[in-house]
Amino acid sequence: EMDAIAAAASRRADVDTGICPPFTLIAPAKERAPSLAIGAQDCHAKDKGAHTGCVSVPMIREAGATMVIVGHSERRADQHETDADVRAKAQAALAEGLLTIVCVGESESQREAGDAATVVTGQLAGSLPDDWRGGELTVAYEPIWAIGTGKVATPADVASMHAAIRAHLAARFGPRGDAIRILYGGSVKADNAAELLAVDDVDGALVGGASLTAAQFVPIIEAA
Ligand SMILES: O=C(CO)COP(=O)(O)O
Repeated sequence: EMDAIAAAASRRADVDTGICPPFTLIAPAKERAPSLAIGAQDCHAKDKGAHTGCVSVPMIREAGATMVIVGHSERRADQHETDADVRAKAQAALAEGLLTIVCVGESESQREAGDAATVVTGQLAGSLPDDWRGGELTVAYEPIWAIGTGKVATPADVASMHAAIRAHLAARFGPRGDAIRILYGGSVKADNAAELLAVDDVDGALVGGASLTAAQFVPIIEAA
């Protein structure tokens, strides 16, 4: 699968393609596909110290990662990570020069209550560092109800949320905020990728289930 994904990525050199496997597969993935960007699904905020079982940014870099995902909704839920935790991880990763993808997204009940944009901008306010140098900051909007469910946000919902995220980034960071890439994630598949990626301010996709096989992932690369 990695070979076919790497081949598709090199055919589309104009598209930035990366894979974020579990920690134990970072080094083997980099060895197998040296031309592909490899990332981690999480990192610890501290470079060193007594944190048994945790994996630091220098450790994932040493394994071959040039990117990391922080604040995924599953970590916010399962590991009770707060916005402040996510911000500390993002700061650590950016300081080490990693492309750092900070995830935000509302739950189904928050969307039904009409609070989606407030929740997401609140997460951005708390999870993004106020300043950074080194790595590239990227935001991923992942509505929780769309992750792994096959329920995909409509292009109109994605457009309005990405516009709200862009407005927050531009107001907070100025021209630097305009340049931050905003990814959409949540049931992105070969058959909906082109439509979602065509939405204003959708600068890429964070793909879960459909990244597991080349048959599903390569068409997404090609649709980008
Ligand atoms: O959480 C996701 C990526 O991080 C999205 O997962 P799915 O693409 O399987 O919905």
